[in-house]
Amino acid sequence: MHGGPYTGRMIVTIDGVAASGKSSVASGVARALGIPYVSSGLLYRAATLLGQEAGLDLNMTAPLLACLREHPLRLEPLAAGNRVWLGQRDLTPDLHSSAVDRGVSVVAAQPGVRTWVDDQLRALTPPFVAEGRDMGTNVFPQAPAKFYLTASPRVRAERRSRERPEDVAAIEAALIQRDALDTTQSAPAPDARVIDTGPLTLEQVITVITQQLPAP
Ligand SMILES: Nc1ncnc2c1ncn2[C@@H]1O[C@H](COP(=O)(O)OP(=O)(O)OP(=O)(O)O)[C@@H](O)[C@H]1O
Ligand SMILES: Nc1ccn([C@H]2C[C@H](O)[C@@H](COP(=O)(O)O)O2)c(=O)n1
Repeated sequence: MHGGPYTGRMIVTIDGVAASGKSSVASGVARALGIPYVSSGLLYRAATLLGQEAGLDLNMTAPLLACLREHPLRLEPLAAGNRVWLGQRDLTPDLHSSAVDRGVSVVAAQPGVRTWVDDQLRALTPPFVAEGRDMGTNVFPQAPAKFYLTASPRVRAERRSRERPEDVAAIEAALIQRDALDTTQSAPAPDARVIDTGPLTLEQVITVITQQLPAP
């Protein structure tokens, strides 16, 4: 098991379904290694928020990409938590609202938006832990360490209900709907280790992953 700081150029990918623990686990693994983590979902969420605030039809790629060119977003990949900036405005606190949750799958399904996100991620300098849906399959297929997190919709909804005002049943229904919308871009890479986080604590998941990492 590695205890940071990690000096290699390795990329660790952590993909998984919605609310499976990707960002919490990626942050924990990154801190254990002493490197940053990168949340790709936050870029999709920030694009969604920008489109919603501009009153755009989120199904239309061209106006959204024009808006993103006019208002460049910057992902700040810190180990303790990623932030997305629009100039001096920190968008991060607004990115996990139910309104963004409802719009983001439509935005993330558009190839033009995916290219916009992928280009930003590939421009980052390793080492880092990258989390999302297609980090191991599409963005960083060369990564030597890949993980895919799952948990039942009920378990994920119960965890989320501790952070949100909605009840468990409503959160579970929304998660099942989002899982269905995200299936195209959310599948484990053939060489990913799939981890059911349901019976594990956050710390246990982080330990399982750090114990399996190759030497720097
Ligand atoms: N193994 C675990 N045991 C208990 N709670 C967990 C575990 N993993 C994650 N959690 C909790 O579940 C919630 C969702 O985790 P997190 O936000 O990291 O998921 P995510 O996959 O990044 O979500 P999203 O897809 O919405 O971005 C958080 O409250 C987190 O603390
Ligand atoms: N690599 C990624 C990351 C995220 N998405 C989509 C899937 C979700 O609907 C949305 C938000 O992601 P989350 O914060 O829940 O991880 O963005 C994707 O398609 N590809």
